[in-house]
Formats: sequence, C-alpha cells, structure tokens
Amino acid sequence: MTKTVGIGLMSGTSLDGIDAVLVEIDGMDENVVVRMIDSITRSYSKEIREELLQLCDPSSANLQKICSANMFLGKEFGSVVNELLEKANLVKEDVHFISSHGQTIYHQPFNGENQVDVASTLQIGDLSTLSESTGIAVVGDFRTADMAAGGQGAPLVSFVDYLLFNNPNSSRAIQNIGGIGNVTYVPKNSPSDVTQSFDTGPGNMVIDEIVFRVTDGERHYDKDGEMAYQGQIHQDLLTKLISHEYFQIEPPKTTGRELFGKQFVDDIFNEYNQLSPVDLVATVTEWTAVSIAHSYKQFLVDKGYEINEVIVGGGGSYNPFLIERLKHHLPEMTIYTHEHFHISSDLKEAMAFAVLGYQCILGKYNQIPSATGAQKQVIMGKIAYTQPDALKRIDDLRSVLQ
Ligand SMILES: Nc1ncnc2c1ncn2[C@@H]1O[C@H](COP(=O)(O)OP(=O)(O)OP(=O)(O)O)[C@@H](O)[C@H]1O
Ligand SMILES: CC(=O)N[C@H]1[C@@H]2OC[C@@H](O2)[C@@H](O)[C@@H]1O[C@H](C)C(=O)O
Repeated sequence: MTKTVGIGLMSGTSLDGIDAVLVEIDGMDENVVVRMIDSITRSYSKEIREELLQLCDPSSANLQKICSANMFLGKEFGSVVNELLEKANLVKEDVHFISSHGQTIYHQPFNGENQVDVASTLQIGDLSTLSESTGIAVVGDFRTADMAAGGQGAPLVSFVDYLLFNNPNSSRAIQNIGGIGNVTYVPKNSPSDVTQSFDTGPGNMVIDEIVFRVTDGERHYDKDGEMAYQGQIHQDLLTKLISHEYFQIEPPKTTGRELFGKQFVDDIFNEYNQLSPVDLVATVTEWTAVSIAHSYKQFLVDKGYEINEVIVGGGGSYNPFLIERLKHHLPEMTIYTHEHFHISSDLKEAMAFAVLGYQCILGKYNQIPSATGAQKQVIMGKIAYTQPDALKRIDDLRSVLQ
C-alpha cells in the first residue's frame, strides 16, 4: 500500500441510515488532502429506526436494549464496510483504518443536578465488534475527549470545515442541515483558532417527525419539500417556535433530540391540532431557515463577523423549499451547496470523520477549542483492533508518515 486508504462512517441524528466513504488521504494538519474513491449508503429499516429512536428518549430507553444495540450496530457498521469493500473491489489488506462516528443516543452538554450527573455524550456501535467483523483497525468515540477538555463534544466537523474551506478572500459559514443544524464560521485569511462553531438548532429533525406522524409512518421526510410547498406558514406557531430558549443561549452550544425530539413534537400537535399537515410542515421548515438566519445575525454579524458565503451541506440541502427560504432570509450572502466545491453534501460528514480518525492515528490534534468551547486542544478518538495484522497496518502508516 503506498497511499493512505481509510473508510469514514457516519450515522447521524436523523437516524436515516449509515453513510460509508472510502477515501485516499495525503498530508496532514493544514496540508491534508482527502479524495473520495467510492461510497455507499445503507438506510435503516423502519424497524431499526424505531428501535433506535426509542433508545434516544429516556422515557422509552431500556438498559438491556442499549447494551444489545451497541453490539448490533458494531456488526451492522461492519457489514456496511464489507459491502463497500466488495463494491470497490478491495480487500481488508488494502485499507489502513476505519473511522466511525457511531450513533448518538444521548448528548448532555451541561452538568445536571447531582455530582454523578455530569456533562456527557454516548455514541454506540461497538468499536471492537466493528474491527473484528472487518479485520481493520477502527477509530471511534471522538466526542468524549473534547468533553474531557471542557468542550461541548460538538460540532466536531468544524476542524475539517476549517481545512477544506479556509479562504483568503471570503468569510464563510459552513452550514450543515442534518437532523440538527450546525455552522462553522471560517473568517477569511484567519488561523484556525478564530474558527467558531455551534448548533443553530433543529435541521430536519422536527420536519421528519411531523411528516412521519401525519403520513401514519408512510414517509419519514418531506422529499424535495413537496408538502411544504403546498402549505402556508402559520405566523403564530412560527413566532412560538422562534421564541424557544435555545436560541437565546450564547455559543458555543450544542443540542439534539433531547430538546427537539418526540416530546417537542407532541407539544406542537397538542397546541396546534387544527393546522393542516402541509401547513405544519411548511411552518417547521420555515422555522429551520429562520433559526439559521437569526443565529447568524445574533451571534456573528451583529458581533462584527462578516459572512460573504454560506455553504450548505447535509440532507437538508436537497430540500428546495428550505434552501429558497434560507436565501430569502439571507439576501446579502451567496448561498452554495457543497456540490459547488465538488464535495457531496450527503457524504461530507463521513469524509470528515475519516480525516478526524486519520489525525488520531498519527497522534495529531483533530479538534479546534474555539469551536467546541474546550479549554485546550486534544486528540479525539479511541483505537480498537482485534487482530495483529490490523494493528500492523496502522503501525505501517505511522512509520511512513510520522
Ligand atoms: N430530497 C430531499 N428532500 C428533502 N429532505 C431531504 C432530502 N434528502 C434528505 N433530506 C433530509 O435530510 C435528512 C438526512 O440528513 P443527513 O443525512 O445530513 O442527517 P444526519 O447526518 O443524520 O444528521 P446530523 O448531521 O444531525 O447528525 C433526512 O432525514 C431528510 O429530512
Ligand atoms: C452529539 C451529536 O451527535 N451531535 C451532532 C448533531 O448532528 C449535527 C449537530 O448535532 C452536530 O453538533 C453533531 O454532529 C456533527 C457531525 C459534528 O459534530 O460536527
């Protein structure tokens, strides 16, 4: 093997499925270059999605099921990797490492009430199981290291956003619209320690849950914004949604299903049960666009941080209604999707995790404290292998590159 070959795995908060990308990587730190060779996406079946959704909610989660799902997902991730290798005509000996985000089932960025209830995060999908089922060394469980250094454990892709989008002439907001929305602000011509990052609020999470309920489980997202286009935005509901306390919190900040999950949608249905399904979908989609635009204004532009370009990624970038509304609310900025930069909006996070895992193996920092609120730089990730040849391939990589 002459080039470094890695696999990035992402299973995000939308719980739509597993993205796997095969990449070639050269250089490191600010000189890292990543090129996608192949990819696959495996959607979670309706049953698996429902099971995982239950584990994300403390009122329905069950300890035995969390324990089992951790091993189940390790195997499932392994089977996705093996399918990708087959598709690309490669064998395990051709790959140095896998880097896996894991499935977040709970994320608590702040300490709770008693001394045990500390800030914490849990991504499942056992690393040893994944390594054993593929024969390849695995890096995973990134978020805890950032939290151990006082960070919020997210957003982590900010490190890679900085490397990919830092530009001498343009200040950029790199906006992910997955289950949750998050932004990385990369001011023009700046070192990485001025990069800021935070979760802007809901991405598709609330839209998806509403679509699932109003279609009796037939659909789990608003494909191409079809429902939203047929609806009217309901001002009263929109005003209520925008007044959510999350939007007043100063960055760095992160959120998730704990705030914008089933309970949140229950409350909307209880109070606005007279609204038509399409009006509900139009209104929560508008809310996602408004929450992004307001966050930029409140936490960046009003503080003197100019934004010239917005580069949107994640599944929400395929919702034309959402993108139209974002353009409407941000008329002074040029809005692109990642495709404009020859990067797949869908697969960018999986690619980003491949880079984070690569840096970890090389003993290089892979996090930006100003983006997560950590007190210092750390190397995020844990490495697992179950066979000597898997270890040998990461040792070879280190001896060539370090
Ligand atoms: N054609 C489309 N039209 C509308 N929405 C779409 C389309 N394709 C994808 N989406 C939305 O994108 C979501 C998936 O986005 P993505 O895969 O970026 O999320 P994720 O990685 O799970 O989340 P996160 O980044 O929060 O961890 C789907 O659940 C759906 O709501
Ligand atoms: C705890 C957790 O899984 N957070 C996710 C989630 O999904 C989007 C947003 O909230 C972001 O903060 C983060 O993921 C991306 C990959 C990140 O860390 O950059």
